[in-house]
Amino acid sequence: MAVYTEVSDEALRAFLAGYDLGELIAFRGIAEGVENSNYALKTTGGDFILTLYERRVDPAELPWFLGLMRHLAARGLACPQPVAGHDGEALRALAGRPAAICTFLPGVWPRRPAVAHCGPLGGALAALHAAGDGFSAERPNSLGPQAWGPLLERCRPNGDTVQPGLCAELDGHLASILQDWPPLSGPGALPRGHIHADLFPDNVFFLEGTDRRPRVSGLIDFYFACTDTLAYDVAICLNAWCFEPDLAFNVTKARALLAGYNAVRPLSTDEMAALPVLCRGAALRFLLTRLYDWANTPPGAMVTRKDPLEYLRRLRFHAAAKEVSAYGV
Ligand SMILES: Nc1ncnc2c1ncn2[C@@H]1O[C@H](COP(=O)(O)OP(=O)(O)O)[C@@H](O)[C@H]1O
Ligand SMILES: N[C@@H](CCOP(=O)(O)O)C(=O)O
Repeated sequence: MAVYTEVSDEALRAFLAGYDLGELIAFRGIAEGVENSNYALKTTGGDFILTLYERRVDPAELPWFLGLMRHLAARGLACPQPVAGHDGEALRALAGRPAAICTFLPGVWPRRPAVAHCGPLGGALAALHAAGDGFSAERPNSLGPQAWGPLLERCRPNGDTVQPGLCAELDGHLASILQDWPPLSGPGALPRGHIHADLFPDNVFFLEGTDRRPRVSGLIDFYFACTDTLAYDVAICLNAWCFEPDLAFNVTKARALLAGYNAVRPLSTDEMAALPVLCRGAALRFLLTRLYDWANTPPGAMVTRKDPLEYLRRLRFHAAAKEVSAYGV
């Protein structure tokens, strides 16, 4: 988890008085996630998640995230729905932070993603992309290619303490990724829409179907969502789901993920051809935020830092792959 901001019993009870959720039965901090403070709430009205927004979330953007979740849920996607208080507002303040309560989703995220998870995951990602149609407000990707150079500069003072020569290697990758990146508009531009941008295994819940195969029961954590290249979201998932714990690429998982996606929203030839560079960019993006966090996580925060070098290994794989055939297609 993360719990960066502690909430007292008294503060929570006063906060809940603004809702029609009944009496508080229990609440506890959740020790997963890295971005925001999350609490599981049980009231006489049911189970909910209370989120206090921290760090990278710009409060001015919260109405967009909550609006997108409402839109996706109304289109049938299983995702958290923001709960409004008596005054009709879902976005409120608690313990000095912006805060919201969302519906609780059943299911568990896979600690060891298997091939059997990757097909349903691909299908759920494509369903998310389709469901985003019609949500007219846009949010630029604040962690897109234009952000990687400045982020690398902020990592530079400590980067080489994580691994000697790391920053110089990243300079090289960044330059070649930016050179190959598909244009955002005009000839060669790829389809755009609302993307999740952080659909890692810990943000996808599964339940077992009657055939005993895993089914996606919900997608959570939309606080990196933005309006960007749809295939970039696929590249993020190839990074997050298709490498084994020893960081070997599992082409069978990639094939399953892409087949699941294509069954709902077929990727065009241009999107497929762009996957190698999109995968390099996605690996660099997560490497950089992890590297920054490695040196800058506040002491005492109840959070587990994530290893940046796992993403260096992925980045090297993609840089060597070059062709889309490396992804099993
Ligand atoms: N709507 C939800 N339903 C059920 N559990 C949730 C929900 N939202 C968050 N959680 C729980 O909280 C954890 C952290 O949530 P997440 O949104 O990933 O946090 P962060 O934004 O800090 O990364 C999840 O792994 C899950 O256990
Ligand atoms: N998925 C990112 C970190 C963001 O974590 P989340 O808990 O918000 O999914 C990473 O692995 O670096």
